[in-house]
Amino acid sequence: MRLGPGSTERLARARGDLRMGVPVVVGPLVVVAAETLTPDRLEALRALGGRPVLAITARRAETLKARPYDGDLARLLLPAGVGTDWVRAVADPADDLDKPMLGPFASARGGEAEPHRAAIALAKSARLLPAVLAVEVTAPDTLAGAEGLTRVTLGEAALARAEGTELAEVVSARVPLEVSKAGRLHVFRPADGSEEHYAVEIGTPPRTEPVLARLHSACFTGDLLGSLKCDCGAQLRTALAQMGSEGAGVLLYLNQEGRGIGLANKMRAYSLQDQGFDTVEANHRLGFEDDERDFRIGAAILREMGFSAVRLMTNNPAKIEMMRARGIEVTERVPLKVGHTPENARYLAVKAEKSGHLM
Ligand SMILES: Nc1nc2c(ncn2[C@@H]2O[C@H](COP(=O)(O)OP(=O)(O)OP(=O)(O)O)[C@@H](O)[C@H]2O)c(=O)[nH]1
Ligand SMILES: [Zn+2]
Repeated sequence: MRLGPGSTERLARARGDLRMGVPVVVGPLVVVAAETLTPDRLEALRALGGRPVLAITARRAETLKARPYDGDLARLLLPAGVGTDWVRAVADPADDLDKPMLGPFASARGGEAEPHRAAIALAKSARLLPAVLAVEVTAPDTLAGAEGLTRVTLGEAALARAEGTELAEVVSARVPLEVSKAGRLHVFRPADGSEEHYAVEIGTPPRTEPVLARLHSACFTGDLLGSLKCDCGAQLRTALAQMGSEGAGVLLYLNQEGRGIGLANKMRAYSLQDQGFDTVEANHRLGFEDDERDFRIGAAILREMGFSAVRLMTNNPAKIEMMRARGIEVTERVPLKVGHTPENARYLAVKAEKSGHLM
């Protein structure tokens, strides 16, 4: 019997804390997200006595010409006397061109980088910039207890990443739609406290046959605002319309805005795109990979609904691979070539060149 939070719940709390600028304890480190660091917290971190390091991904380090001695990440030693402005400028590429960060940056070598890796993964899952200020302490448990900080072990963080999360259906209700009177919206809630995802079921597709399916990643700008920078809104409406005309289908609306980096970071990427970088380069400059989505979620929802085979509406071969790897049979790829505009021609061309999308 236990009344207090278990490991999954503490991880969820840690994400919330990082978003608010509250330090969390990850393994032996006290960690604050670079993006939400305040001068007060920086001072308190310095007072802990250890040398603070700013951990960033190798992607971000490449732009800054800093040495990533730890493979996929770099631990920059915080120069004495710098403030939160320095930390933010390293983490956020907004001013890279106007006010370039001048190195050289001193990177930590040797020692353990795994705690920093776990902390960056946590910042990413909190939809923050992937950069964290970290100080190693000798008695993390005692400190966490005394200061009321959320503490997660490295094992807990690694296990959560490896296993993904379970999802449970909370509720479903009938929603008559323009494309079909027989619409039903299902809401799925992840056990790890992250965003809910939705499934729009059209008609009553038999679970014994491949279902016409779309895994749609949230795009606030495209889906809701009618942005011309991408093809998402048109794809969403076309997919639903085809399901309506066939009388059956399932559209998963996955809350993985911006290919999993969140809307704030996607808007940061859009700013960089206005400076001349393409969609992939912009993600890299921010410190992200091209695509940070977790496709295990889509497969888990399909399975939860009783589907094991799909006719998948997509132009993205990686989605097909990912479904197959997760045990969902893809019997057919149904192309979804709509929503091409002069404004998104370059974006779609880059997706074809760099991400293997079929045009
Ligand atoms: N980071 C980032 N995300 C973007 C950008 N433009 C659109 N997106 C996001 O990209 C995702 C597009 O998702 P989908 O249309 O489901 O996926 P896809 O990989 O293009 O594959 P298909 O549409 O199935 O062919 C959405 O989450 C959008 O918010 C961009 O420039 N940068
Ligand atoms: Zn879009």
